Amino acid sequence: MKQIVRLTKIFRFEMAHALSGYKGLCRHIHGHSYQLEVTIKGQPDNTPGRSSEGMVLDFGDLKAIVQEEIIAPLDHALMLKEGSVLSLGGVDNELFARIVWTPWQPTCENMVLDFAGRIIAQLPDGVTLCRLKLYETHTSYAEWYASDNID
Ligand SMILES: Nc1nc2c(c(=O)[nH]1)N=C([C@H](O)[C@H](O)COP(=O)(O)OP(=O)(O)OP(=O)(O)O)CN2
Repeated sequence: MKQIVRLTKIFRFEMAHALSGYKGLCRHIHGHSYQLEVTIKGQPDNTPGRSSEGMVLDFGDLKAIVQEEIIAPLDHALMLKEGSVLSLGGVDNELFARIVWTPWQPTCENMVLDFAGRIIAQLPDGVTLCRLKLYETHTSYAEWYASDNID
């Protein structure tokens, strides 16, 4: 009998962005304290004596994946769509040392789609990404569900 368990770990990062061509205030560079909830599922490994005995995936391993793929490149960065005009003339370039250019508009929808691909590529066999929930503000979030994205 299958014994599938879901695990969730919550991450936080600070990032600025601007929505190129957007009609409202979000066309200007502004920052968010993002919260990302990552849910995976699998069958616990009950091999006696293993460090991971009783675990679907060590929370520490999940943290390492999300840290490397998402938090390290994006925390305290500025995400802009490629082609956005940004004049660096006359300013300290350190201010703009962490720009992440994306081919897509940096909405929470597109971010969560990008994050899903990055995390899936790093998960070990037998462990599946079920859901991502990305809060952009206290009142706004995007969700990605594996069940919505089956071909
Ligand atoms: N579908 C989307 N709409 C908007 C996005 C987005 O990523 N996807 N992003 C923005 C802005 O980045 C904005 O900062 C967040 O939007 P909003 O929830 O409207 O922010 P508010 O602080 O104004 O929300 P309150 O209603 O005051 O809580 C815009 N839209």
